[in-house]
Amino acid sequence: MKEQLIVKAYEVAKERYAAIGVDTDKAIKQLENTPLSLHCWQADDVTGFENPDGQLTGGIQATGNYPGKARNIEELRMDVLKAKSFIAGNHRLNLHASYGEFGGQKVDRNEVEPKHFAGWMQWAKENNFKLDFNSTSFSHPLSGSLSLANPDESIRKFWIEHTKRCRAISEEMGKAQNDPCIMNVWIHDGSKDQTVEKLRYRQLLEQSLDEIFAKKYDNMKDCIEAKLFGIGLESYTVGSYDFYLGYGVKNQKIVTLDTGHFVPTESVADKVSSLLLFVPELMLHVSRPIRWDSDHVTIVNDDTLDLFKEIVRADALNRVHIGLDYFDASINRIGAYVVGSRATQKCLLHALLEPIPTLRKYEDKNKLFERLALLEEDKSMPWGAVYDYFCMKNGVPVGEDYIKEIEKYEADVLSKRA
Ligand SMILES: C[C@H](O)[C@H](O)[C@@H](O)C(=O)CO
Ligand SMILES: [Mn+2]
Repeated sequence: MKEQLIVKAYEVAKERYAAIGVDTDKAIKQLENTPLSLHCWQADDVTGFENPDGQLTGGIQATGNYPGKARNIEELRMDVLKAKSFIAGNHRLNLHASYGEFGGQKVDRNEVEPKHFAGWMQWAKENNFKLDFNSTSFSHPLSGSLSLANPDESIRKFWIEHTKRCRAISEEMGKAQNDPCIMNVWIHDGSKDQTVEKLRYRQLLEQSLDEIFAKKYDNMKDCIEAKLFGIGLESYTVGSYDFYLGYGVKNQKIVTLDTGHFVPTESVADKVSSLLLFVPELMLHVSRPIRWDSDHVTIVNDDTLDLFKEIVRADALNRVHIGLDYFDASINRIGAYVVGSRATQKCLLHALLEPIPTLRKYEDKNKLFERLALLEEDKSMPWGAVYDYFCMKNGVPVGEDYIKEIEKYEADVLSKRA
C-alpha cells in the first residue's frame, strides 16, 4: 500500500515538474550517480585505532558521550555498513591515517604504509565502497600547535614524512579501486595568542607542501583544507583560507571547502563559482556550524541548499567531490550518519530539480519579478515525493521508516557496547 502511495505521489510530482521544464527521472539518475564520501570518524568521535585511550587534540572536539561508539575496526565497519544500508546509492568512505590496522603494534605516523590499509582496501572492495584518505596531524605527542609549519626541523620533517607516506597509501588505494583516491591535507597549525611570526610559519608550510607534493602520482588526487581557527588556537591559523586559495591556484590543487570553516555569516556557496574558474576541482566537507565549527549533523537548510544550487547551476558536479565532516557524539552515531547523508542528498536533489533554463531566460530578459516568483514557488514544489521515490527505487527505507530500524540496531548492538 505504502509503495503505491509513493509511486502515486511521484507521478504527480513528475507532472508538476514537467510543467516547469524539469525532468525528474534525469535528476534521480544524477543523484544515483553522485557518491558521498562518508567520514569514518563519525562512528567513533575521531578516536582512531592507534591509541584508543588518547585525547583528541589539534583544535577539534567531539562533544557528548552517547553510548555505543565504535571501539575497534570491526565495530566501525559494522556501523558504517549499517548506516550505508539507509542511504541510497553507491558511496565512498573517507579514512584518516589514524584508522589503520596496526595489529597491536606501535606504528608511528612516520612509519605508516599501504599494508596497514590493505584490510580496508579489501573490505571496501567487498562492500562496494571506494576509499578517500586523510593525513592525521592531530592527537599525537608531536602534534603541539605546529606540525608542517614547525620551525623545529625534526618535528617538521616528521610530519612531512607522514604526509608523504599518506600520499603513497592513497596511490595504492586509488590503484586498488581503479578510481582516484582523494587525499585531504588538513593541519591544525596555529597559535592561541598573538604571534609575530605569521609570515615565517606560512613560508614553512608552503615549503613543506612543496616537498610533500613533489612526487607525482596517477591514482590519487590532493586536496588542501583551510580553517578559520581551532580550539586553543584562536588567534592565528597558518593554513587560512587565503593561504590555501593562493596555494591551490598556484599549484592547481583541489581546494576543500569545509562549510564549518568560515566566518559564520560568510557564504560558502558563493565561493563555488569563483573557485571553479581557478582550481581544477573542489572537495566539500559538508557540515553544520552552530556559532563556530561545531560539526553538528548536516540538515536541510539554506546554507546547504545554496551550496548545491551553485554547484548544479555551474554544471560542476563532475568537478566537485562531496564529503561529509561532522562528529556529533551526543546522539546515536549511525543516526547521525543517516540524517546528515540523506539531508545532503535532499539538498542536491532539490538543486537538480531547479527550473534553471526558465530562471535564466527570465534573468536574461530582465524579468526579475518572474525570476523571484519562480524561485519562491520552487521552494514548495514536491521534491520530497521525488526523494521518497528515489529511496524506494534504491531499496532503502522511505521517510521516517529508518528511525525504528536504527533504534533496533541500538537495542541489539550499540547498547551492548560497554
Ligand atoms: C577529522 C577531519 O580531518 C577534520 O574534521 C578536518 O577535516 C576539519 O574539518 C578540522 O576542523
Ligand atoms: Mn573538514
